[in-house]
Amino acid sequence: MKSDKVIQLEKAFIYQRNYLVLNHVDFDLNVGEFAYLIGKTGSGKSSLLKVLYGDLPLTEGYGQVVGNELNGMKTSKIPTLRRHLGIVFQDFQLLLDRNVEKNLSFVLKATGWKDKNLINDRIDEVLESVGMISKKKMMPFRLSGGEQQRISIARALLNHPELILADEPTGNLDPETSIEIMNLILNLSKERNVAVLMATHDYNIIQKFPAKTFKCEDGKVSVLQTSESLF
Ligand SMILES: Nc1ncnc2c1ncn2[C@@H]1O[C@H](COP(=O)(O)OP(=O)(O)OP(=O)(O)O)[C@@H](O)[C@H]1O
Repeated sequence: MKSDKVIQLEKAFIYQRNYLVLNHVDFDLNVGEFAYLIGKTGSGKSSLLKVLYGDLPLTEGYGQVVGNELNGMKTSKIPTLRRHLGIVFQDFQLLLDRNVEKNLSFVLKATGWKDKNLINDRIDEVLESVGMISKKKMMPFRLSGGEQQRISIARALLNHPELILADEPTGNLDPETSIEIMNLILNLSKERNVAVLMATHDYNIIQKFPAKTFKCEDGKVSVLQTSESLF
């Protein structure tokens, strides 16, 4: 039976090399659910996300992400995990030597797409969904930060992910553009029933778009009650 949880961690320990960042992490995210991940600099948000997308190993405790068990995951299985995930970063991480279309076709080809027409149709679909179809032939450096982030969200959507992991996606954007990007992420999440876990420092965004909030603090992850302080 398929789990109704896109993320499940039980008594997970999260390490950066030998340094224990988070301990006894119990964490669930449901299908289609949106949640924030907050905490001070160095509290472990990025480390937690890295475990979830297979960039750090899970060596103690149990974990699964979109049906992929994290424990003892072989390097060869990481592409399968990533195919079911969308990942969005603060600094967009677009390939700067090629245009928007080629950034997206690069990902599709790397994840097994072969048919040119299907590739072209899928690129148009995701660009439409983020309002960027007119920028298809543009080089990334000619786009504003908000536009680059829209392209990176389009890239995250290419393989119909069940989960998007976003590491401070508004961190490099001005307040107005941050709100636009949040509206986009929340609408996509609702329309497509995609779960989102979003690490952020942006208190204004959380106030404007309240949602379930996990906090990393003193080596633990807890779910915040609304009365608790956010940072
Ligand atoms: N490659 C590494 N090797 C060893 N320790 C690391 C490494 N990367 C991060 N750490 C340590 O792990 C801890 C958690 O870092 P992490 O980047 O997960 O925090 P964060 O909450 O995402 O911080 P920020 O908000 O600044 O991005 C920090 O104490 C950091 O110094």
